[in-house]
Amino acid sequence: MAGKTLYDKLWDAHLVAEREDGSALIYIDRQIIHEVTSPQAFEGLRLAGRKPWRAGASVATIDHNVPTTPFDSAADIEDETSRIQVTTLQDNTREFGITEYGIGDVRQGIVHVMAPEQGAVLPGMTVVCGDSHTSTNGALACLAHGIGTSEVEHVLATQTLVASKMKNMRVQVDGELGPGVTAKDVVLHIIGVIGTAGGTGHAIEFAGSAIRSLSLEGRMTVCNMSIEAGARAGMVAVDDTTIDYVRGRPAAPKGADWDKAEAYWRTLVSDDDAEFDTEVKIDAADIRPQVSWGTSPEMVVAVDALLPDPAAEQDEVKRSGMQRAYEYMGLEPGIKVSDIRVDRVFIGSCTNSRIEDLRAAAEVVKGRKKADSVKQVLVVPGSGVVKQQAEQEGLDKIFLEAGFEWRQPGCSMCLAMNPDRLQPGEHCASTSNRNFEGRQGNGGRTHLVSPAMAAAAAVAGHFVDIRDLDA
Ligand SMILES: CC(C)[C@H](C(=O)O)[C@@H](O)C(=O)O
Ligand code: SF4
Repeated sequence: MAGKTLYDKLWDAHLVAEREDGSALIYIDRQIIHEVTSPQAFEGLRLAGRKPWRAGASVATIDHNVPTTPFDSAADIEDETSRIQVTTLQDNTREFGITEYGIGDVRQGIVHVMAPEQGAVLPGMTVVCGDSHTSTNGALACLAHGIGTSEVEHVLATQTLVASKMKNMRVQVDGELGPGVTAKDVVLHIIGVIGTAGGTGHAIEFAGSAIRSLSLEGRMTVCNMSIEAGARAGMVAVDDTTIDYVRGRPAAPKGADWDKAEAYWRTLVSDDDAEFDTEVKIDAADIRPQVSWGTSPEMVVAVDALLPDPAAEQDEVKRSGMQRAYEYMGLEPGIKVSDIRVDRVFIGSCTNSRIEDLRAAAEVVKGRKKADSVKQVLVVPGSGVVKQQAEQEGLDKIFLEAGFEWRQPGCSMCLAMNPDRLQPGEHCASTSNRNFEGRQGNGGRTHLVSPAMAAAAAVAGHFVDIRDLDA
């Protein structure tokens, strides 16, 4: 019998029951909760007269709806829906005995930044949240994915989830990453190669020497966009980087418990003889800094390439998709990426708002200024903890001196659910993960890039190849 993949091991360790039809019940170690996808779940519990099965297994915070300018209480939130959702989460977590990192708590932040940072997510766990980018946590060798609101209720009530086993896929990136090439470029390149349906029905394990060379934060950036590659879950096996990241986190085990846990975590790697249903191999040397030009994350090119010509596309559906994207984006095939001017820049989101992202942006910006033609540059730390750390390092000053705005933690301009949004027709260099039509505001035009590339675009007023910048 072939060995087990990491995903097989995580699945087997949590399997409660299995039916003939392939459906199964798995145990959930951790549920993370935010204000948008939880109100009906709590309402369902209330109507059924149920309590959470294990209230301590859930942790909540507010992120999607919060303004990123300072505010003292929910009453200060202007938008009514947002105000109600934030207040409702406060009320629900109090009523059901769930910990919430709310307004003014330094631990508050984007769910997928807060949870690993607090050690609420540990290797080997099953982790769910009513949010598709829960895949981020897979960087810690977890089985982590998004669920729907009715499932949020089910997990609250039973601590289990009805699930079907996915197929195994391995994306192996070997070799050394070139200068200026970051985790974000790696994942955008992968999506450019396999497409947004490439991982459909699979759990992806990201492996290979280039993935190993990434920090844990970088691995989170890669796993974050698994969903953009069509997969619900992405993961990276345990190694020293994983263990070092977890050690000392507030909710990580201590003493003898730590030793036991570490010994188990070290087993969370795919066996040498494990078989994958789908394998993709990528040479790290082929990856250059990436910029998305269209309205799907697979519409991406290297910064030194020309925008692709739909006429050269054989697949008719793809060709018309490209044509429509060009129209929406107000761009022409064949132009250079550096010909794309940007109106706003957004450095943030669960893809790229951790400390190393802010450091990378600050390094580019230091001693430089925002271009006059750029209306606004938002720098939005992923959590209060990231914000504090960045301020200790003086990164906020570098951004402010450059004419950037230094904001409070939240999802911000990643999606148009709070005051931070694009105006119709505006182009945005954004470190987020989705470039769908209207994603950052009605008519807004998103270009997905790494933090360093976003910072460089803010300074130049158009995209530039960060490999050409003088140190
Ligand atoms: C609001 C939420 C359900 C949604 C998601 O599931 O991903 C959001 O976080 C997003 O990024 O589009
Ligand atoms: S930062 Fe963006 S992608 Fe991440 S959870 Fe918030 S809205 Fe979703």
